[in-house]
Amino acid sequence: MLVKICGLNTAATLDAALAGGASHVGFVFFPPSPRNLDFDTAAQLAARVPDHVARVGVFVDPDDLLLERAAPLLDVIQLHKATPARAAAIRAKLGKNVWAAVAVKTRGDLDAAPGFVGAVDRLLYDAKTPEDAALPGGMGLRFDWSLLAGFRHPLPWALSGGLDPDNVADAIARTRTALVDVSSGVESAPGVKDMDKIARFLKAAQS
Ligand SMILES: O=C(O)c1ccccc1NCC(=O)[C@H](O)[C@H](O)COP(=O)(O)O
Repeated sequence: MLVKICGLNTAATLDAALAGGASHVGFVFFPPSPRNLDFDTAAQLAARVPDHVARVGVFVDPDDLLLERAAPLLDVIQLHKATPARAAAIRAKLGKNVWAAVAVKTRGDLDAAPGFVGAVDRLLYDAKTPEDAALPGGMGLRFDWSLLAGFRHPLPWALSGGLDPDNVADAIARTRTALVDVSSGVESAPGVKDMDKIARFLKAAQS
């Protein structure tokens, strides 16, 4: 089972994710987020990550300058609110693995998925946040997992949105996902990761 712990912003909580067996760790580059990292902190955290764990940078419609500064620290570029054309251009320019978030509330939202074929390496199905929400992700919102039933996934994919230590095993059993992603569900407050919850989440996902 692959598990991404997202929004890590301290060495202690990053180490908890690594110790628990996370396959991916997420670093947020989006100033409105309580999990946003400056480049110095991101570099310090990225240096702690062993080669077998993927460092995922989370971006919302990023400009080229931000991507160029952050990319050397990262293995994967995760894009929110990106068109397939922009995602493909970023992938071609940086030569990195690129993921696109697909915001899901209704079955119709999944229609966006095939458009990313040839543009990205993986889709991240995440809960759609309200139009006026401060963030397009990391809000602890969940979508109806049954929307994925029978869907022909055009690319490798991950499940995200509102997962926590108590529901992740059920989410995996119902969706048969190979990769789960969590942020709020392993926090004690927005932007404050909880080492015990990280450990519990990883254990539950791997069980
Ligand atoms: O986490 C953030 O602050 C964030 C900000 C802007 C865009 C995306 C963001 N997070 C993306 C993620 O990959 C989260 O892990 C994902 O949305 C799930 O979050 P949660 O529902 O809180 O577990």
